[in-house]
Amino acid sequence: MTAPGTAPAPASSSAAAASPLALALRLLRPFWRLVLLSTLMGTLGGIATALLLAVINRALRGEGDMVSFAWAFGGLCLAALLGQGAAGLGSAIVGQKVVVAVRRELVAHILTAPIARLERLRVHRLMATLGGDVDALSGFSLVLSGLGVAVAITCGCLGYLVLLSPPLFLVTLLVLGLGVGGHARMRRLGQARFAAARAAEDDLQRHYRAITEGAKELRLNRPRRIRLFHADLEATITRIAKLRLRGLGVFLGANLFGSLALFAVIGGILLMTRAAPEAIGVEDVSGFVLVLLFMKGPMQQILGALPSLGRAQIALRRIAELGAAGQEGGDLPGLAPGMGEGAVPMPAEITLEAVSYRFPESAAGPGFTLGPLTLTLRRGESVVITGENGCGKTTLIKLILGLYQPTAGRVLLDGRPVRAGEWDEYRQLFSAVFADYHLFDDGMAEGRQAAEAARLLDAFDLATKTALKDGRFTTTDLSAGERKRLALILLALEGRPIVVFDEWAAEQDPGFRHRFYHTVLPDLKRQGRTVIVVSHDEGYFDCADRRIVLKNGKLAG
Ligand SMILES: Nc1ncnc2c1ncn2[C@@H]1O[C@H](COP(=O)(O)OP(=O)(O)OP(=O)(O)O)[C@@H](O)[C@H]1O
Repeated sequence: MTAPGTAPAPASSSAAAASPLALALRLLRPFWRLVLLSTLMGTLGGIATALLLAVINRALRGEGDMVSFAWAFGGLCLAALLGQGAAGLGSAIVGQKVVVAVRRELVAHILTAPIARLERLRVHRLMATLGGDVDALSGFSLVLSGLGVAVAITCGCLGYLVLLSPPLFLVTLLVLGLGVGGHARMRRLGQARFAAARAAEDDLQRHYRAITEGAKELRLNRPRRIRLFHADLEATITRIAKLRLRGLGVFLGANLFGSLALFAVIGGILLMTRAAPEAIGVEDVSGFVLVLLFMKGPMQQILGALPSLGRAQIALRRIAELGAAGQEGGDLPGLAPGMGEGAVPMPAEITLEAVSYRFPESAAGPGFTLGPLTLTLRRGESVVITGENGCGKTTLIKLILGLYQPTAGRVLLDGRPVRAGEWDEYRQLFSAVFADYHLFDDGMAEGRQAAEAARLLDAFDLATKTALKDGRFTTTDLSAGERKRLALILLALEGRPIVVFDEWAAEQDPGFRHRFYHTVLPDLKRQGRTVIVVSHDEGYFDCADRRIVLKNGKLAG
C-alpha cells in the first residue's frame, strides 16, 4: 500500500458532469475524428443528393445530352450512396461507443461514489438509470445514423433550393421556420410528459424490488400482495404507459404540423405561380416542388427521431445527476488493474479525533448525530462496541472503516490525518462482515491460501458443503448461519490488518457463537490483527481487551 498522502489519483474532468449537454459533449469528445469524418461524409452525401436532384431537374426540362446525363446521374448516385452509407456507419459506431462509455462510466461512478451518497440515491433509482436510461440512450444511438444522413440530405436540398430560386427559398424558409417554431413548442409539451414517465420509472423499479426481494413475505400476506399488484404496480405501469402515449401523441401532432408546413409551402408556391405566372418560371417551380417533395422523406425521418432524442435527453440528465455524485479522488479512482494487490502495512494506531457524523433531518427521518467522540484503536487489540439499538454502532464502524467521512473532526493514521483522496487507500486496511453483508465467492488464490481455506472450512463445519475450486467456492447456496461462517473464512483469508464484525454471531448457534468469541477472535489477535466486534452478546464481552459503549450517539461512561 502506498502511504496515504502519496497516492491521490489525478483530478478528473469527469468527476462531476454538470449538464446533459456538457455530458454529451464530453462523451463525444474522444471520438471527434469519427464524428468529423461521418459529418463530412454525410455532407458529401447531402451535396451529391442535391446535385442529383439538379441533374434530374435538368433532364426533366430536356436540357443536356443523354451521355453526360448518364455519367452525372451514375456518378452522383454513387457519391450520394457512399456518403450516406459512410455517415450512417460512422454515426452508428459513435452511438455504440458512447453507450459503452456511458455504461462503463456509470458503473465506475457507482463503484467510487461516496457510500453515503449511494445510500441516499437508493438502489431502485440506480437500477432505473443503469437499465432504463442507458437503454433510452442505446435506442437513440440506433436512430442516430439515419438521423445524421437525413439532416445532411435536408441541408443539401435546402442548399439546392437557394440556387434554384432565392425568392422562393425565402418564402419556403419563412413557412418552414414557422412550422419548426410551432413544432418546437409542441415538442416541449411532449418532452414534459416523457420526463414525468421517466420519474415514474423510479417507482416502478422500487416495486420491482419489492416483488423480487419480498417474494416470500408477499406469498404470506395476500392483502399486501393484492395492494402491491393493483395499487402500486398496475397503477404505475398504466401511468407510465399513459404518459408515454400522451407524449408520443404530442410528438405525432408536432410532426403532422411540420408536414403541414411543407404542404403549405408547396400549395402556396403553386398558387403564387398561378397568380403571377410571368414573375415565377414554371420550370423553376416544378424543380422546387420536386425537391420539396423529395425532402419530405428525410424531414419526416428527423421528426420521427425526435421522441427518441427526447427520451435520450432525459436519460442524459439522469445519468449526469448520478455522475454528479462525485468521487473520492479523480478519474476512476481505485479501478486501475493491479491496484491494491500489494501487502498492506499495519498502522500502530488509528485515532478518531473529535469526530462526528450527521444524518440530516429529512422527509424520510428525524436525523441522527453520532459524536463528537474521540477514540483510539491500537495494533493487535480487540474491541467490542456495544449499546442499544439505534445508538450509532454501525455508523461508528462505517466511520472507522472510512466508508463515511466525518462531518467534523479528523481520522488520524499513526498521528497523521487522512486527507481527501486518501480514503480508498485507508480502507484497504480493513476487512469487514457487515450485518447486511454481500458474500463474494471469488478472488481466492490457489496454493497456500487453498490449504488454509480447506483448514478453515473444516474448522467451521463447511468442508462437506463447499470447497475452493479455481479460485472460487463451489457453492454459496447455504443456510444463513453457514453463509455467515463462509464470510468469516473469506475475511480471515484476506489477511487485512484490521477486521470488523457487525453482529456476526447473531445467526450462529451457541456452539459457533462460543467458538467465535473464544477461538476465532483470539486467533485473529494472535496473528497481530486488530479486531473490532459490534455485539449485543453480553456474556462474551470479557473476550475483548476493551469495551466501547455508545448511548444516543455518544460514548458512555
Ligand atoms: N442512511 C441513513 N440515513 C438516515 N439516518 C440513518 C441512516 N442510517 C442510520 N440512520 C439513523 O442513525 C441512527 C443510528 O443507526 P445505526 O445503524 O448506526 O445504529 P445501531 O446502533 O447500529 O443499531 P442496531 O443495534 O439496531 O444495529 C438510527 O437512529 C438510524 O435511524
